[in-house]
Amino acid sequence: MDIEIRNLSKSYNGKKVLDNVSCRFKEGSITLVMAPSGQGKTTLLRILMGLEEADSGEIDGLDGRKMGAVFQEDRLCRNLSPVSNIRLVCRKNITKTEIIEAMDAVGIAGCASQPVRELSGGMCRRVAILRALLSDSSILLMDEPFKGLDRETKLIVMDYTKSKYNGRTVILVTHDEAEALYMAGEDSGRICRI
Ligand SMILES: Nc1ncnc2c1ncn2[C@@H]1O[C@H](COP(=O)(O)OP(=O)(O)OP(=O)(O)O)[C@@H](O)[C@H]1O
Repeated sequence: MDIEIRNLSKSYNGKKVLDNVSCRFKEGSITLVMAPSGQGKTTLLRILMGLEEADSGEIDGLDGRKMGAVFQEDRLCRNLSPVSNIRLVCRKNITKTEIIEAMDAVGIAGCASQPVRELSGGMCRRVAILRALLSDSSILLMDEPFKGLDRETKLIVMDYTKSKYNGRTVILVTHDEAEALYMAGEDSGRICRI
């Protein structure tokens, strides 16, 4: 089922952050939500997650569905290893080998057992992304997920995300035009500008 938002508006302290935003997020596809910094992208995701309430408008297609998320902050348990962090939220039957393989694919297998507090920012980013991609959610909300990764790593992680979202409905927000075009591939119809 597609997710659809219609005429969504939200203000904070009288300032309009979302102004009549409408968009359809196609089932099983990645949709890129684009806007300049500070224009309400995170607010839109927070509304979709139920962490904020819109002032007006409608949302269809979310009922009873499990969501995974990559927030702008990593939100990892700093004293646990990447493997343990991923295990906390991902599907029950995942094996350690599968997790290590996924970590290897994005270049961080070497730190699988180290506590997260000892990892670099870019390593933590990749753990947070894997945690979402290995979850069994049918919807994935990603807030600037590739921010802070160097060019080469970003390409690897973007390719990995494209190959592993496995038909989930992905809503990925970014202000980076090049990133959005790369993730959308040929199908620029999947870019929603708010
Ligand atoms: N809880 C809040 N209370 C008051 N103002 C808020 C709140 N949350 C967000 N805002 C304001 O709403 C505007 C949009 O914020 P939001 O984080 O949604 O933008 P964004 O497009 O995701 O920005 P960025 O690309 O910089 O992450 C900003 O001006 C922000 O200060």
